[in-house]
Amino acid sequence: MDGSENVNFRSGIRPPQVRATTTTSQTAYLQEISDSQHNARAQTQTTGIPQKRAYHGIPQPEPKRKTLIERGSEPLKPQAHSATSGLPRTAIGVKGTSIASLSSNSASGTTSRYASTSNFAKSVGPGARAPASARAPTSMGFNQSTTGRPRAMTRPRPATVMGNREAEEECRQPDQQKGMKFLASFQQHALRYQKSRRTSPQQSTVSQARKESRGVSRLRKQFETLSLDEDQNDSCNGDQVVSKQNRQSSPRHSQSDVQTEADPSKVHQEEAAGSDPFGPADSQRITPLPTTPPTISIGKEALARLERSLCKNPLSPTKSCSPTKRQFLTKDSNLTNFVGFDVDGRLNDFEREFKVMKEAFEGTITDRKALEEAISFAKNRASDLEREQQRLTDQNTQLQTQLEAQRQENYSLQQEKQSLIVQMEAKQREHRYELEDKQREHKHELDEMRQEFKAEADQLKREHRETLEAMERRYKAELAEEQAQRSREIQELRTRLGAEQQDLSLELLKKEREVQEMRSQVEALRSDLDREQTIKGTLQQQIADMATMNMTLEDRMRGLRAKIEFLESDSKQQSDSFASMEARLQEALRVAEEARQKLIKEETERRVLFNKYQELKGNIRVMCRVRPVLDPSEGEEAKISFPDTKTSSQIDVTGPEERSSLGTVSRKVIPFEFDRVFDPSVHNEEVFGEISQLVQSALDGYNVCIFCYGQTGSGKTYTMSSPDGMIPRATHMIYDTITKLAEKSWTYTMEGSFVEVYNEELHDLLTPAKEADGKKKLEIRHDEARKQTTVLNCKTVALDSPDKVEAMLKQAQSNRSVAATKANERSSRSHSVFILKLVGENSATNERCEGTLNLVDLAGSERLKHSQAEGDRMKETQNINKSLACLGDVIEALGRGSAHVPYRNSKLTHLLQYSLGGNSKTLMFVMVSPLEAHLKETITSLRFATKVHNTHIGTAKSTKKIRASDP
Ligand SMILES: Nc1ncnc2c1ncn2[C@@H]1O[C@H](COP(=O)(O)OP(=O)(O)OP(=O)(O)O)[C@@H](O)[C@H]1O
Repeated sequence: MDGSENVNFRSGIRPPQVRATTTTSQTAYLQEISDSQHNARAQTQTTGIPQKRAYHGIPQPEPKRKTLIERGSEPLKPQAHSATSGLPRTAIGVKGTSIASLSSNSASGTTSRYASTSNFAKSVGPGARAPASARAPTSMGFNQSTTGRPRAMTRPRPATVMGNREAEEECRQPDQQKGMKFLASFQQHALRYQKSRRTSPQQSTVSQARKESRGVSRLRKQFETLSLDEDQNDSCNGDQVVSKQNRQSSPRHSQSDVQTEADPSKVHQEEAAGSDPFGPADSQRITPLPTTPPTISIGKEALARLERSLCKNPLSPTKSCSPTKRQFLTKDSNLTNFVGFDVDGRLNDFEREFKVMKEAFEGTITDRKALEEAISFAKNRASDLEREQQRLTDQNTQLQTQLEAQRQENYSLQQEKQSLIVQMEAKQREHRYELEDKQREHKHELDEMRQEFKAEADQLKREHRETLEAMERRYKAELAEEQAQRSREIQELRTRLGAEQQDLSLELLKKEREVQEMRSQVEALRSDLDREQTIKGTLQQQIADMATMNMTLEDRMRGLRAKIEFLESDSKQQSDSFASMEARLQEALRVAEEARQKLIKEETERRVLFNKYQELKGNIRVMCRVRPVLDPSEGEEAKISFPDTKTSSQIDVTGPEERSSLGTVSRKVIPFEFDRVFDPSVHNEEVFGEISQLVQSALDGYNVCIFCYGQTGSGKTYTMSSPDGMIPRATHMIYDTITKLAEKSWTYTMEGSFVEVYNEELHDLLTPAKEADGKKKLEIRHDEARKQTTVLNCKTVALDSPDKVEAMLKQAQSNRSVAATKANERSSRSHSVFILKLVGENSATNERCEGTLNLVDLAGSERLKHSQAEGDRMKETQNINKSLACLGDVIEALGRGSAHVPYRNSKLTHLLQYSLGGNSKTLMFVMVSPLEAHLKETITSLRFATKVHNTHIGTAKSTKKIRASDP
């Protein structure tokens, strides 16, 4: 807005004023009005600066106080408070006021909420009201007065949408107020609707409102001008009537205004009366306005509302209407300085603006229609929602009913459950009580029974104890008596024993004497026997003679007997029987003699036949024995089979793996055949059964050699020297045979010796090492004639009982050199030879036989590299190997029938010279280990044995000779 316009319009706009001034007294109020007017006028006259600048509280020079006349001639000034605040609705009734003046007043009132009413309205206008600052800050301002508080005492009210301006309008123009209120309400809705539709920020709204405010201010000025014109031109205008009425009632109103200002209670009454703009009070007090063109009326109202809304907007600049810019014309107005308006121009402007406003209103109406449609739609929607709500309410009611029924049912079930629980608890209680009663009873009974049992037990214990004590006393007495009796008996026995011992010793002496006597008697009897035998021969001769004579006599006797029989029949019969008995006796003697002769002859023939049978079987025989696996920890078992189950003479050994030239690995099965093969299940008894014939040969006067060959641990010692080995069995058999042969007039003497070949030296195993050291060395002597070997300086034991054989074996075993090696810590590192000489004589036939049984336990045949021997052990092994090799050489030479047999190459073969080959019978046991680890040694041993087996030694000859033919 330019400065000229500002000057023109300042007359209708009240300057802003501090609301506190409105609470002063009447005098102060008037003083303040005067100051305001004076200040406003002074500003207008001096500077012409817009009122906005004077509003900022800058100290102003004290204005010159004017008289009422001067003031009346001055243009109107803005009041310190809104004119509408204390004015009745007819307060607008300024003399000569038309719609334009009303608009002007209203416009001046809307410029600023803090602006005072015009000087005119305050001093002249009827129905002065309480200051606006005392009114309630509502949009309509109707019911704020009901608070009863003096408006002057209230603090400044914040800006509202409607502000005091509307109240002013209500006071001044009731009819317009109605329309304005309606339009204001409508505009509010429209603005809200537009706001809701707008998406621009509030800042843009504020700026728009400012623009509109400026445009409205301009319109308002033009409208004032138009109102003035209408007031002047149209005498039929309702405004004019109002003006007249206002003019008529102005004194009263003025007075009332003053009173109202002085008495706030009146203000309340008036506000109460004016709270209903359409009420009868209004219609009584205010004459209805003549009908104005609706467009103009609406435009005015809209203009006023827009102006109010814009002025009330705190963000818009303050519309400080200068009091000097616009003045109402009264009869007292000083028109000296009054400047006329360009009515036509302003009218044109107004029409132009009016058209704009009209268009705005039309748009608003369109919006209103849309809003109405939206409202109707919303109503329909609301009705639908209400129906839905009703339906839901009904459903809810049904559900509530069902819920209630369920609750009832639940409640009844709860009740039932409660009653059941109570019953159950009662039952449980009863049961518990019963149980407790029972338990008490049982406990009571149990206690009673316990006491009874305890009493019984005590009673029994007492009785038992008494019984025990009685028995103990009795037994003690009996025992003492028994002990006394026993001691007496022992004493008697001792006495008797002593006597008996004396008797026995005496009797022993006596027996010894008797033995002596018997021996002498035996000697005598022997001589007597010889003599008797001689006599017997003589007697036999005499018997024979007597027999002849007897026969003669018998013939005689027969003759005589016949006579006697004839005479005496009984004596004849006795004589016959005696004769027959005598004859039978003689016949028996003869047969017995013939049988004895035949038996001796047959025994001789048996021996001959038996030895012939032995010779046919071969003088060197080889048997193989495989020992069992003693423990699985020994290692894997070699694959050894015994295919010939009938003759038991074959053994198949699966050899080690061999790689051919083509690289294929294979294992050969090597078959061996001997005179007999014993599998691991065979015991020593069965083995001895095979060699017992050789023992018999020794008894018959042959040299027999049985030796065991094999690697260490293969079972040589077990076979030969174990408690049921060949040596004990052979001796037992010999004893049995000797006993039997005694019936055949054979008497045998047995001598045994036990030697060891160790490191090619002979050791006497029957002589302890300590004793042997001092003795001479053993030497081998051969009797070529008797084919017997004798070991000089060797102890020989007469074996006349089996016990002596066992004692000899034990002693030999303990003296035998046993050296530990890595292969077998009990390995025998020497050859042991048990030599049993048997000499038999037949007293009947005068035969004599002398045989030797050699039972040899060879040392281990394993090779040196396997024994891992060192030092002395190496020497032992070498000697062992040497002697074994010599044994093989001897056998081979015998087999070849060589003229020279290398017996002397080793002590062993030298010792066994007459037991190997020639006049001898030889049996070799090759002992085999069943372990895979010993497989190579097993095969080596079996090959050696095969070589021996294939050897044919010459026919054995017995050393039996007729004693008579001996030299
Ligand atoms: N037929 C068998 N039945 C049961 N056990 C056997 C048999 N043969 C040998 N043994 C056992 O095998 C072990 C070794 O046997 P033995 O000592 O007789 O072997 P060896 O050949 O005499 O050894 P060395 O050469 O060291 O004297 C012994 O414990 C023995 O009891």
